[in-house]
Amino acid sequence: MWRPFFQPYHLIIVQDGDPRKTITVPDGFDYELYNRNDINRILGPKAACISFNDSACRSFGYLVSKKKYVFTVDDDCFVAKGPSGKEINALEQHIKNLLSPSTPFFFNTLYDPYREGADFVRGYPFSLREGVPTAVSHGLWLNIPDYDAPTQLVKPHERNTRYVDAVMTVPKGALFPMSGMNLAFNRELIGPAMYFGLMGDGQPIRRYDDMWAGWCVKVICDHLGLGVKTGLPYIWHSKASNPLVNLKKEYHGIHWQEEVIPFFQVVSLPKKCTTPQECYIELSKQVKEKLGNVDAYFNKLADAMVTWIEAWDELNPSEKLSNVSAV
Ligand SMILES: O=c1ccn([C@@H]2O[C@H](COP(=O)(O)OP(=O)(O)O[C@H]3O[C@@H](CO)[C@H](O)[C@H]3O)[C@@H](O)[C@H]2O)c(=O)[nH]1
Ligand SMILES: [Mn+2]
Repeated sequence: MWRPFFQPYHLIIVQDGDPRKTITVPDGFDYELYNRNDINRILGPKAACISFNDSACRSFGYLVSKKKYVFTVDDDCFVAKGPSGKEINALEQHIKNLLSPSTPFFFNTLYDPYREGADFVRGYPFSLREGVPTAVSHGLWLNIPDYDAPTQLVKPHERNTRYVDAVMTVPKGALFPMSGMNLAFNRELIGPAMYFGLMGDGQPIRRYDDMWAGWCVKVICDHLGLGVKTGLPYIWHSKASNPLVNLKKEYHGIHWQEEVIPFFQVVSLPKKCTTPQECYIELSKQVKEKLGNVDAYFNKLADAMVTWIEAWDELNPSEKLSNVSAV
């Protein structure tokens, strides 16, 4: 299903789990395939910051990509159809979102003002109409919505059938639950902050990898004056993961986040932090300082954030970035 949309781009496939398993990629794609042996060979001891047996492993693909724009999608997500029955080109919509400005400083009630057939509404300050560069495009999902385990348990048959034809900027100062299921970003603007936190084997928490990345990314985008959009495009999420398994994975995250969110809500980064790397290192210090008392895990996560940036800078010396890759 994805071939017409993925073929023009460079694929980075991150294979989780047993590296002895071979994944066969259909012909006709320009791709790189990495398994755990490759990750260990390339990163050496720094590989410890890349999760194992968890969807967070995908951030390795962000590390090695040489492209300016990255799209990441789960392996049970397929091409959705819009209300007209036409297949949705998710990559085209994500690129449109990333190439047009965001409006984090003042909410436009007619949604995306840069979209064909829309504009800024009366009362919108002209001084703000230029907008800011867009760093993240967060897409949504038809069929199985990305719910947490408790919600999945009480609503096992709920399906998302509502196609909302809108793209909105997440306002400055507001956090949001970033799902890694259908996500694109400008790697140059925000790649170093897009670390999917340390989860999976050996860790006390899972299914908060993308959430952690989203909170870090949003406070850094707010600090650097960059935009985050959510809405179109939709993908078709084909299967629900097991809610009881998910409950075990999420359990600590569900109560920890009641202390983690207030931390992110008041985070302030010093003016001297002008790059995503500098912001991320500063954030890791504050995570250690202010969340270390929630659980020792956050000290480990703060250290992994530093290792991630060290790996990022090692693999991405000031090299030229070209255009798009899908991870
Ligand atoms: O050990 C693993 C488990 C999973 N993956 C890959 O991760 C994504 C999501 O897995 P799945 O579709 O089974 O789970 P969902 O509940 O639908 O996913 C949501 O939770 C987030 C995971 O934290 C995810 O971003 C959301 O979509 C798939 O691509 C699996 O292949 C893995 O690599 N290793
Ligand atoms: Mn899924």
